[in-house]
Amino acid sequence: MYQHYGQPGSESGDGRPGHAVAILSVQERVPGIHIVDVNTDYQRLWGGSREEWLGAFPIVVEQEAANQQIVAQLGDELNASANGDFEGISGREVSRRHDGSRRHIEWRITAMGPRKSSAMTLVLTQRDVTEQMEKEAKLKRLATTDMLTGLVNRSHFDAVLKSEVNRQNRYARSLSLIMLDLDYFKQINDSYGHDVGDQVLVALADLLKSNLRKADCCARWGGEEFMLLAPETSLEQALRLADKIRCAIKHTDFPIQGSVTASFGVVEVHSQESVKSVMKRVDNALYLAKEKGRDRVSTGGLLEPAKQA
Ligand SMILES: Nc1nc2c(ncn2[C@@H]2O[C@H](COP(=O)(O)OP(=O)(O)OP(=O)(O)O)[C@@H](O)[C@H]2O)c(=O)[nH]1
Repeated sequence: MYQHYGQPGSESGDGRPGHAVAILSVQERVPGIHIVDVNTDYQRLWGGSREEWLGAFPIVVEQEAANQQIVAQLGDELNASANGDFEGISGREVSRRHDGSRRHIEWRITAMGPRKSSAMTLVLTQRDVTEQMEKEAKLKRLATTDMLTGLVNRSHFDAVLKSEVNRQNRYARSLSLIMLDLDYFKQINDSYGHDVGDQVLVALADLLKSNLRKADCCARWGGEEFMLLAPETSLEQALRLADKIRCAIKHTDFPIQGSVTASFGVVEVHSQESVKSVMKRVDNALYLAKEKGRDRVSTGGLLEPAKQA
């Protein structure tokens, strides 16, 4: 059992994220591995004093089973490199702090000097990379999100669509695509100003989010155009979803007088169909909905939905 006295994520004296370091000794066999020295960051990370750690089994990661696995992996690597060409092992693990928060710890075990007969000295270094990972995740979020609405942006949607169409082609699952465009949005901008137009787009995005399943992907395609990609959804189900959203838009109080309406194109991806073809069909379907008078759902084909309220 490991005890947690301290907190991972400590900092060295100069304020930089600290490197926890433990010097390990291996005699004959890896299960007998033990600590011969630790720095203060190791003590801060895992608790306990230097004296308590001397001679103890090292902690590489918090989970005891995972720790044992790493030690077993270390044994295998050392056996495989008996001629002294051990290059080290490394990994990144999530550890839970005693306050419940999770930290990402990057660790590495390398050799310190050559192997002397069967004895060997190793260096274990550990670094808290949580902030770095959070920054990376934030940058990724920024790169894939539409700033105004918080929905997925066009370039990310392209990637999702491509991967879902490939999946559909491989596994022949239902996959439907809905494209919607606000009607006469230019008039809203012209009558109430661009800021109010923006507020309408934000409110619409919230409405879309609240009408979708977790697996669905909703994107702002550009301007006042939006895309919904619905996996495991047939054409019939997608038509029902589109009409539900159409009605919800019509009956929502946007920050303008009178109601806002939208037109919808809906298609189900055909077996072995290309992304280009799907996009063309959904665009045509939306065009048809506009042509037929707006505030309606169209499949772009002969099988148009029944009367829309
Ligand atoms: N407020 C705001 N307006 C935008 C944004 N992006 C595009 N627009 C405006 O959306 C309007 C789209 O106008 P049109 O393409 O003529 O379409 P529409 O007026 O909605 O007419 P139909 O689509 O034919 O029903 C233009 O006035 C654009 O300036 C945005 O981010 N914010």
